[in-house]
This record gives sequence, C-alpha cells and structure tokens, in this order.
Amino acid sequence: MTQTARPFELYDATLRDGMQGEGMSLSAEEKLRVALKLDELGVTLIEAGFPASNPKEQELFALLAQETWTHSTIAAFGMTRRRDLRADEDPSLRILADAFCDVTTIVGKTWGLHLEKVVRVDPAENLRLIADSVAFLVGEGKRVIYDAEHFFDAWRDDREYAHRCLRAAVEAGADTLTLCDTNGSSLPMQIHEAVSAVVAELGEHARIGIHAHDDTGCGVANSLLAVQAGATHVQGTTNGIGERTGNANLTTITADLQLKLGIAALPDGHLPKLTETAHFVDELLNRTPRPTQPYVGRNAFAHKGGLHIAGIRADASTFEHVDPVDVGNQREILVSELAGKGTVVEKAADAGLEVSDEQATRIIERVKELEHRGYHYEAADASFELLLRRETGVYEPLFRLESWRVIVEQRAGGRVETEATIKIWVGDERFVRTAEGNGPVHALDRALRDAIAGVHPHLADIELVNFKVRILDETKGTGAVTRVLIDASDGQRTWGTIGVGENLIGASWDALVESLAWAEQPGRAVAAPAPRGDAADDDAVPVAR
Ligand SMILES: CC(=O)SCCNC(=O)CCNC(=O)[C@H](O)C(C)(C)COP(=O)(O)OP(=O)(O)OC[C@H]1O[C@@H](n2cnc3c(N)ncnc32)[C@H](O)[C@@H]1OP(=O)(O)O
Ligand SMILES: CC(=O)C(=O)O
Repeated sequence: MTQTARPFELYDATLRDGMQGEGMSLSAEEKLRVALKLDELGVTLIEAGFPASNPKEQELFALLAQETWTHSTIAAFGMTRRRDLRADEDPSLRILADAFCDVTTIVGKTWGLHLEKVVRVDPAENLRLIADSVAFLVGEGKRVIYDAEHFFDAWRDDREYAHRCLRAAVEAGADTLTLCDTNGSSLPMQIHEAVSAVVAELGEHARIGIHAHDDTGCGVANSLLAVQAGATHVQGTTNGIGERTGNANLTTITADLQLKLGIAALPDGHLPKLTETAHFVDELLNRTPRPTQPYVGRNAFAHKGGLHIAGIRADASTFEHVDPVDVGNQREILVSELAGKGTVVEKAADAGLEVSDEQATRIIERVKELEHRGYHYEAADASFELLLRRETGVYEPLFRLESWRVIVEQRAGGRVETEATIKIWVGDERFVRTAEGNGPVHALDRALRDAIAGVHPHLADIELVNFKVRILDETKGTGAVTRVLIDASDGQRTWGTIGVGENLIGASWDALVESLAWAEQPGRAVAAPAPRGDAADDDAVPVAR
C-alpha cells in the first residue's frame, strides 16, 4: 500500500514518553482517565505504557483491559530482546505478548554509538535483536510498530546501516516504522531528507512514522516536515510533555494537520475537543496550562493592542489565523493602557452595558491614567466592569463608607492578633462592626460581611480564592506603590479585582470591596471571564491575610 493510501494515524505517547518528563507522574487510575479522554478526543493510538517497567504499569494495563474503546486503540510499549536471551525467553517481550492489546510498539537501536556503548552488541547481532523481537510479537498475533531509536543520528552517521535496521524490522513483519529523533537533535530539512528517502525505499512495505522531540525547538516543525515527506503516523504527547524539553507537541500538530494541511487526523467534528483535552491533562498533572500554547492556550486568541481589537471587530480573521471555536477555545479581549475605544465597546457589550462614543473615549482615557498609576485591568476584569458601570452611571455601591480601622497587636508569647472595625451606611442605617481575623484583610472581610449580610445574603457564598501583592516601585522601599489582586469565586464563576495605593491595607480594602460589589451588581448579562492572573504571577508575593 502506498503512504498516501494509508489512513492517517495520530499516536499519543503521553502516558509513556510524556511520563519521562521531569515532575510527571500519574497513578494508574489517573492514567486510565487520560486514556479515556484521549479516546473521546479520537486519537488513533494511545501508547499506554511500558508494562515490563513496573507494577503500576501492569496495574494500568489490567484497568485498560476492562474498558471499551470507541475511537482509539491501545498500544503497549517495550524494547527488543536482551542480547543474551531468545525473544521467546525474554520476560519483557512475554509481557507484551500477553498484554490484552493487539498493538505493540518496540524500540530498538539503530545508531552505532549505542550499539557499542549501551547495548554492547555488534551491528549484525543488533539486526538479529530487531528481527527476532518483531517476528516473535508478530507470531503472537500483534501488530508491531517498530520505533527506530536515534534514527536520524544513525542516518547521518551510517545511512546504509540505518536502512538495514529498518529493513530487518519490515522483513520480520513490522507494520509501521517510526523514525525517532530521540535526542531531538535534527532540524526540519534533515528530517525531510531522511524521511523522503525512507518513504521511497520502504513506503510500499510499511507505514512510515515520525517521533520527534523538541530539543531544538523544532518538534512540531519536524513532525510536519515528515508528514510532507510522506509519513502517515505521527507520534507526540499532549501539550508536548516528555523527556528533557519534551516531545513534539501533539496538541499543536493535530490542529496544524487538520486546519492547515487538511488532513483528517481526528474523527469528524472532534477537533473542538482539543482545548478541553489539553487542559484536562495539565490539570490532572497539577500543571497550570501554558497560556501561550498554540491553539489551546488562554492567550492563543487574546487581543490586547487597540489596533488589533479594532481589526478583530471589523473582521476576526484580521488577527486570528483560525476560528477559536474550531479548536474549542475562545476569544478574549484584554483591557489595558494599549487599548482603544473599540476595546471598551466590546467589553461593555460583554457585560450587557451600552456605552456612547463619548463615554468610551472618557473610559479609555481613565484606564490609561489608572494604568499609569499602577492599575492592571488585564488581571482584573471585574474591576474594569465596575469602572464601566461608574462611568456609565449604572454602578450600585454596596454601602457608603464612614471609616475603617485595623489594629494589629503582637501579644506576649508570639501570637499576632488582628482586629478590624468598620463604620458604614446602607441607606439610612449605620452599621458598626468589629471582627478578628488572621490578618488585616481577613478581619476587614469578616467585619464587612457581618455588617451587610442581612441586605446581601448571597455574599455568604463568595470566597476569596487568591490574593496577590506586588510592589510596583521597589526602589522606594516602604513608600512604594502596592498593587493587590484578589480573585473571588462563588463556586461557579471566578472574577478578579484590583486595588492600588501606597498603603497595602488600603489597596487590599479597595480590591476586597470590588470583589463583593461586582457580585451584587444588578442586570449583569454575562459572567466575567476568569481572571488573567498569569500576567502578575511572576512577581506575586504571597501575603498572609
Ligand atoms: C528512547 C526511549 O524513550 S526508550 C524508553 C525509555 N523508557 C524507560 O527507560 C522507562 C522504563 N525503563 C525501565 O523501567 C528500565 O530501564 C527497564 C526495566 C526497561 C530496564 O531496566 P534495567 O534492566 O535495570 O536496565 P537499564 O535501565 O540500566 O538499561 C540498560 C540495559 O538495557 C539494555 N537495553 C537498552 N536498550 C535496549 C534495547 N533497545 N533492546 C535491548 N536491550 C536494551 C542495555 O543493553 C542494558 O542491558 P545490560 O544491563 O544487560 O547491559
Ligand atoms: C521511542 C522513543 O521514545 C524515542 O526514540 O524517543
């Protein structure tokens, strides 16, 4: 069969090669959840693990065997037989043969350096290692994918021998030859040249695949060039996790194949599951999804420059290379000192508010002035909405402030006590409340909520989930301006507010009041997007409340 006649295969190696990345670890149950999610996305093959490696992998294979797979086929991974064992005696090949899955992938050496230094066999013996191992698994009824480790180094070192390794695998019955850029050393043109040569020589007899790593930052490009050269099987990992700098990012490759090269890599209609799948894997690994990740990052369709936003409003394709909906992502308009009137109009519409041209001009001038003083609305959408409301006359304050006071007292024995007193008015009624807390913001929050709980019972459901402080001009020491960002949540939505001032507690109070006020504004049509905390993360200093 020719390469082009073969249906395209996406091979997700997150659960095996992805786990070789520093800090990556999942329990067997978590791996099962990832596999089920990848099946839902519709990747062709899922490399579930190396069952001969450890008991956890074996437990995983027992779990996988009990599931029904709709779109994906599970592959078990292993390596060629040990040099001093027959294939049918090699315990790790036996485990592969006995695994429930019909597909096995085995890795074998191709590069002289490895033969001499790692496996310590001569080139002829290595060919026997490859042939015996493939033939054994084929004899056990498996489809065998042969991963030619360090293929591109071998190709540069000794082309003839690299080809002989591949031929040994094909002649023994391997169905797919994956050319691996194991140490990620190759560049796109080198990949293209080598893959083209292999496709020309062996493409009639086996499917040709690519397995790239990202050590030169070319993992995705290398995979795409291999496809252009005739590969129809692409290996990679979700979000590009993996050994060293990671594997080729299969999330990006999938979208590139579908949207740029017109290759149906996923079942019809499944591409919009891409963002959700990528985030699911990150969350399970306890990683913050990378905001700048192509297609699925939360910044992938975020627009900040006023001129860009004006372009987007005129026609989204001016600044969006694909429709975010196609990959399950969404557009975001960021408010900042770089914005123009169009940004204000767009954000107001999101919040169900109307602004006139004159109001939009005034609002954007105000934003620029406030950002100059240290505000950062990109990270505080809820505060921006309140600014819009104030400027358009539809802001409803929760109360009128008479005063607040915080006392921090160091007690004998080392304990620091904080007590806050607030005096506020709601209509004609005056409330005076005092509360203790484990820090000034906590105490103020408790006193404020206690005062207005009767009028605003929903505030009881709101939690402050994140509190970040950044000193904006460190050279001024204690006289510096402080920026406080608070994220609040009612369990369904999360919103961000900001306070800026020379006094840390004053800035915190402003952000706190905005958190509560945003939640109680009437007639909000659309919930504000989650806060864009990433921008402030780098310098965030955790502060005990
Ligand atoms: C390119 C890749 O990503 S391949 C996959 C890499 N992944 C992993 O290594 C994760 C799982 N690995 C493991 O659990 C272990 O390394 C095991 C179980 C596979 C092997 O463990 P050990 O037997 O203790 O060996 P070790 O890890 O030190 O590897 C070196 C041995 O493997 C042999 N070996 C390495 N590659 C191959 C191969 N492709 N075929 C046959 N033997 C091989 C070497 O000859 C050496 O054997 P020796 O100790 O008899 O000289
Ligand atoms: C097989 C594999 O993971 C590699 O060669 O990188």
